[in-house]
Amino acid sequence: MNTFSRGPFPATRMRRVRRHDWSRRLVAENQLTANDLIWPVFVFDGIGRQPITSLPGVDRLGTDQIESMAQTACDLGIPAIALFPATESALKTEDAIEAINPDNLVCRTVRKIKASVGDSLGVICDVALDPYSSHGQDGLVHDGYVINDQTVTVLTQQAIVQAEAGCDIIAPSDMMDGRVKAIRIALDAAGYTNVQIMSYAAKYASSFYGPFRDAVGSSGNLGTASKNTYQQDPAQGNEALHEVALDLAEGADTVMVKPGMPYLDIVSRVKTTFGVPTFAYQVSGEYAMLSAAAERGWLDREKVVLESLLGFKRAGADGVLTYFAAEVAQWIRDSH
Ligand SMILES: NCc1[nH]cc(CCC(=O)O)c1CC(=O)O
Ligand SMILES: [Mg+2]
Repeated sequence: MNTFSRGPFPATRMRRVRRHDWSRRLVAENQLTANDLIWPVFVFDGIGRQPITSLPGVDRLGTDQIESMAQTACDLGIPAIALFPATESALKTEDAIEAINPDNLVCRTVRKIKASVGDSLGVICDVALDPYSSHGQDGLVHDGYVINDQTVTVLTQQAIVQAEAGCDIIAPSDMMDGRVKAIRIALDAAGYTNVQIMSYAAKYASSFYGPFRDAVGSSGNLGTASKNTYQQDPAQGNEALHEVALDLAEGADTVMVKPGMPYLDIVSRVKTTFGVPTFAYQVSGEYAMLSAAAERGWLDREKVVLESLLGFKRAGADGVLTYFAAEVAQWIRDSH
């Protein structure tokens, strides 16, 4: 640092390197590319596309849309997608048994993607019971309480049917204790030693998930109930590091923090503490918020979305799950 004084003038002029675009590009510490994006995709058992009111611009995709979506992701250089099924209510039960049906919607979708684009695209599947349960909770409910160990048994079976279908990354989002270890053991025993586990390690009981629950149709099932007895309290910071430490010890390959923007402090602490591949989920409510303001002309959609994603990179995220993924990848491409 230049502290040499030249009378009344500032010795150090921070603005010098900001003067021209070439110089700003030259000193840039962070950069957003398509390689940083994971695209969450909703699917339903039918034909065509279904709009989701609280996620304007995001559609549920029917079975005839899957191959073209996968091809789009590949063409845009997006490394991976995350699949979420909107299960018909007739298939939702108290015990969420459809979750372990090897021929359920998610498994059929994974097979279709793998048959069309193979290893050009990573496929991530959520492990949790909420898309399949009549109560909308992520686990089995007994006397009004989500029971841990019995749920973990079902989750391991869910992970196995997804791996069998060709899923590359199992992503437990349920927040049960000990599920990463149980899933790793089950995957290895079934011969899926190379299937990764991306743990939703620090997942908060957030009100930003509302539109997602509309998208998978679980909000009606959940009603006014909360997930506060298993997802983390937003007041907690250190507890997130404890959660991540446990999941890494249990065999998680990569970890995730969720939601994103209100939790960038957690992303930063996880990355600096553990130095492992760290992902953040810019969740449905964050998408809805930015989209709504842009729709009203209050914010510039492209500029605020790119700025928000660069913020994740600066905080230390190696990648971001975002509903803006395809649009952003296209913007990045168009800017070259
Ligand atoms: N366990 C399911 C799951 N996986 C991802 C999200 C939320 C994603 C989003 O809001 O975009 C949720 C919802 C929840 O926990 O209630
Ligand atoms: Mg945990």
